[in-house]
Formats: sequence, C-alpha cells, structure tokens
Amino acid sequence: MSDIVLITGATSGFGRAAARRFAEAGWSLILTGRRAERLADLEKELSDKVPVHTAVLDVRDAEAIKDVVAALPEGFRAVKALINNAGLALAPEPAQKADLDDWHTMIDTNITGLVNVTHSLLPTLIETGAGASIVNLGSVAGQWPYPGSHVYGASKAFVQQFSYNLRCDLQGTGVRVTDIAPGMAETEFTLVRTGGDQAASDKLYGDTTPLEAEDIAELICYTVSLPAHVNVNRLEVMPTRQAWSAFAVDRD
Ligand SMILES: NC(=O)C1=CN([C@@H]2O[C@H](COP(=O)(O)OP(=O)(O)OC[C@H]3O[C@@H](n4cnc5c(N)ncnc54)[C@H](OP(=O)(O)O)[C@@H]3O)[C@@H](O)[C@H]2O)C=CC1
Ligand SMILES: O=CCS(=O)(=O)O
Repeated sequence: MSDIVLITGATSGFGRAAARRFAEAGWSLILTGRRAERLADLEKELSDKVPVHTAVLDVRDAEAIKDVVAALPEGFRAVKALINNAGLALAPEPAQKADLDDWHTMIDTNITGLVNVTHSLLPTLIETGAGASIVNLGSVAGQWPYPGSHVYGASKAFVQQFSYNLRCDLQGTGVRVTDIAPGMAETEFTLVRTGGDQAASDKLYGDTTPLEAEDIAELICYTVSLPAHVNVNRLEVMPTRQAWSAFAVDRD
C-alpha cells in the first residue's frame, strides 16, 4: 500500500505543486481546500497516477476538519504526512491602516486553522509512528520583520514556535515536525494579499527570479522522504536574487 499525504490548500501554489510532486513519487493523496472546482480538476489530473481523495475544507472550521478526518475512505486513513500549507497574507498596508477583519482572517487561517488540522490528525500520525511527518508552511516573515508584515509575519512566527514545541512533545512517537520558511515565491499569494491586483503581483515578481511553487514542493517531498531517523527542524529558503535588507532609519 502506498504512503498517504494530506495537503491543506491544495488548490493553488505550493499545495497544488506538492500534490503533483507527491503523485510523481507514488503517494496516495488527500487534497483539501475551499475551491471545489479546482480540487475536482486536480483529482481528474492525478487520479490515473495515484489514488486521490478530495474534500472541500475551510481550515478555520474545526468541526468540518473532524468530519473530513472521520469520513476518510478505507485506503486513505493511515496518513503518513500532513502538509499544513493553507494560509494567506492580507492587508499589505501599514498596521495603522490595516482592517481589523483582515488581521482576524490571517490569525484564524494561519494560526487557528493550522492548529485545528494538526489537532485532528495527531492521533493518526502517532499511530503511523516512525517516518510520519508534519510539515508546516512558515515564512521568512516569521523571523525577519518588514513593513506591512504585521499580523502575517507574527502568524508565521507562531508557526515556527509551534513546530518546535510540537517536536518536543512528539519526541518518542516517531512523528517528525518541520517548519519550511520560504522567501518570495510566485504563486497566487500576492494576488490574494492585494485583493486581486494582478499588476501589483506582476510587478513584485517581475525583473527578478522568484522561487517557484515547484521548488517548495520539491523540498516538502524531500523532507518527508528522508529516512525515519532524520528530522529537518527548519528550512529557510530564498531565491538566490533575494537577501536581507539594512535597518531602516527615520531621519530629519
Ligand atoms: N508565496 C510566497 O511567497 C510564500 C508563501 N508562504 C506560505 O505558503 C502557503 C501557501 O501559499 P502559496 O501557495 O504561496 O499561496 P496561494 O494563494 O497560491 O495558495 C494558498 C492556498 O491556501 C488555501 N487557503 C487559504 N485560506 C484557506 C482556508 N481558510 N481554508 C483552506 N484553505 C485555505 C487556498 O485554497 P482555497 O482558496 O481554495 O481555500 C490555496 O490553496 C501559505 O501558508 C503562505 O503563507 C510562505 C512563504 C512565502
Ligand atoms: O510569506 C511570504 C514571503 S514574504 O512576502 O513575507 O516575503
């Protein structure tokens, strides 16, 4: 029987690329996200290669997650890898101009959603034991501050620390935990962050060479495919053409 991976946010970007990469590697796929049509398209694309189960799921809904896990068909129950990828940034403006609802949406998705899914899958992953993995999508924004990152960066700092703390508690169970922290990667991320501003997205990723979704998918698949005794704690990854910036100084 093939290994089973559950991916949140499989309808776009890293999640969709990861679905394709895991399919290439022969894993059975549980693909989730809010957009049913995209899940159906992905199932159609991949189901002649590997077994695919899809579930429309908003990670903010803890009860819905329990239902999805309880309703997993035979053959998809012994999940070996959980990829906590669903997430978003909103409100690119400075904190003092940001909408409170946008802050709540980021907290509810990036923190509460990730915690909801993890809590529901922990018993299964522990039962799977040696070689099981949780990969959490953090961000360079969880460690490095920049203007307009406010709640988004803070939510990813939570992801990093939660990953480390989980590792401590899961020691002895065989379940591995990894925080993958990408820098600039071209996906629908900026389109979502800017409320659908394609020009802003094109400008951000233009005239440089951002990471591609496939780069991160490769790292996710690599991380969970390492021998069971190897735990990658954190992977921070940037495009070669991106680096840190100097401190900002307010001058007269
Ligand atoms: N692109 C980048 O530069 C970076 C991104 N990241 C992180 O990587 C992860 C993936 O982002 P990326 O692929 O770039 O962005 P995309 O916008 O392309 O994909 C985001 C995915 O998250 C899903 N999602 C969002 N909200 C919810 C929700 N409430 N419930 C379920 N699924 C949800 C979306 O699916 P749907 O709308 O169908 O629900 C979509 O599949 C995010 O956590 C992001 O913060 C980290 C570092 C860099
Ligand atoms: O998490 C995404 C990368 S960035 O936009 O914060 O640099």
